Amino acid sequence: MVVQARHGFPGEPAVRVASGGALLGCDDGRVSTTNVILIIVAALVVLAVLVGTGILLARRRRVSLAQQEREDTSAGQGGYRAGSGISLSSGGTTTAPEHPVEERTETQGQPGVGDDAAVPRDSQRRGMVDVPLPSSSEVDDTTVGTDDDTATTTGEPPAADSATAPAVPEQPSPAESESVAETDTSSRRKEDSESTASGGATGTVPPETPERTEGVVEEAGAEPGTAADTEVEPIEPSTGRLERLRGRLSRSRSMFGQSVLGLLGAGDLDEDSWEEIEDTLLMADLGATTASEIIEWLRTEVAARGVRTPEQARALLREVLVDALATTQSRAVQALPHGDPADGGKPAVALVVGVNGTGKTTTTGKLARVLVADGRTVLLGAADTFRAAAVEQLGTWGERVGAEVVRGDEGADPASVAFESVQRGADSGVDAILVDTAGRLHTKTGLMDELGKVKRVVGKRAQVDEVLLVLDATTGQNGLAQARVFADVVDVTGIVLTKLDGTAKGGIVFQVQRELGVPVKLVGLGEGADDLAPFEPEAFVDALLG
Ligand SMILES: Nc1nc2c(ncn2[C@@H]2O[C@H](COP(=O)(O)OP(=O)(O)OP(=O)(O)O)[C@@H](O)[C@H]2O)c(=O)[nH]1
Repeated sequence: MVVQARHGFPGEPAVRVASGGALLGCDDGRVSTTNVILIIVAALVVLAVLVGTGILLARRRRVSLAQQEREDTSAGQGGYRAGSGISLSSGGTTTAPEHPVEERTETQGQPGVGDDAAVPRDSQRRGMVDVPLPSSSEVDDTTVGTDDDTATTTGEPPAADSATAPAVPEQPSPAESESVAETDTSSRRKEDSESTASGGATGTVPPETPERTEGVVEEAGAEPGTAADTEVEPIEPSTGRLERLRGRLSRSRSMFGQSVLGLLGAGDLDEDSWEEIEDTLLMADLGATTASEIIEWLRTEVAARGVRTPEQARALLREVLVDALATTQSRAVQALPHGDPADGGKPAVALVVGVNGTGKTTTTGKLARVLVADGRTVLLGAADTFRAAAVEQLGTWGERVGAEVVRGDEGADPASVAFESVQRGADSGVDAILVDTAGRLHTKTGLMDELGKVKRVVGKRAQVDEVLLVLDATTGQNGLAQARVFADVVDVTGIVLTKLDGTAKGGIVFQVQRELGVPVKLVGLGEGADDLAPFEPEAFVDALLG
């Protein structure tokens, strides 16, 4: 139906409004101008509201997308989100932001104008660089693996390039290794001794080790760790040894257990008694400082606790002596491998040093037994090239425990023997390499320099884990003077105090540890193969006090 709308003014055209038959805004069925305007305004308002809502919704959608993106990113960096909201990531590969390289005038990695310092340079970074190891000149100095040596020893031409191939011999091929291992021990030793007599190296040195040093001979006593042809003796367990051997400290015990304890337990000590106690401590080699300090502690505690009975006196003396032996350093002998040597791990390396006759070779052998009893494989390095008997002595220890021995002919350079031992031990994957060095007087600077060289040369091939200084307890104060010099030259890491079974001067233990700041790790209590005990302050003091 068509409705005619008329304006209120005559002559104006009628407005036709399509509707359901009713006129809007006026009674006469015509739409007035005001009403039309109102309708238009209302429509505009509705339109404006719709547009406003649309914009709002569009903005909201953008924010939620951004959050989604952030969540996705964090999940990609390891997925751990701390409570504080900070995302943490594992150390995986990070993607550097793309650099607009085409916008840069400089492409060689130098910063360009306006470059953000945080933007990584897109030139190639410097990676790992192969630095040639010290070889020709330095190793010449140490006489390890020089070309001349090579020629003398093996008759082989010198290594092609000694600068790029330092004195680290190639591992023998399995077949060649076998042939060395299968060689009969006695015939090898015979050959070796013949070579010693003639002053040259033997032909038993495998030709595949061109850098092998003159005079260094491997003894095929056994393949490391296997007691194939050797009968390994039963070895006493090392635990509780100090208790079992406590009777061996009887001479020192008479000083502490009888003299000191006797005086202290008598009660009502006068000045003379205290002086007597101090003298006894001095005679037991505690040294002036330690002795007077111990007397001071005892006097204070006796007064404070009112010590009356021998039991109380014993308990107090024990406490004070154990305290005086305390150290924060570990007494463990560092002779266990770094990882599993069969799986790329490295053997432990220990050097045994000290002056002549202190018991180095014996200690090396005893220690090898302890390790073998613990299920470890050991290689012994006989770097005592001064004394042929010492080499033989170590060879015997090696046979007894089924350990391979690398030895040097008399007069060979000890540093080269030590190096060769470490090389051989690393190649064959033993757990521990124990290198016995020649006895040397600490007063001879040349000999001490040589010892320093032994350690340096070994250090080129492997980490030296332990430097055991062997001190003869019977030498008392002189042992201390030796210890100071050795500690200076080779950074001693542990003390072995031998022959405590034959002395009344067990007090040296207190002094050595205190003055050197190096822990006493082992004590020798006899010439027997298993007369080496771990040093445990409580057990030691108990043995001293009886
Ligand atoms: N009573 C006793 N004797 C020991 C002990 N340790 C070693 N000995 C003896 O001391 C002597 C010297 O021992 P070695 O092992 O040959 O001494 P070394 O330090 O290797 O000697 P050099 O190679 O000449 O410097 C030997 O007779 C050993 O049996 C010990 O703890 N107690």
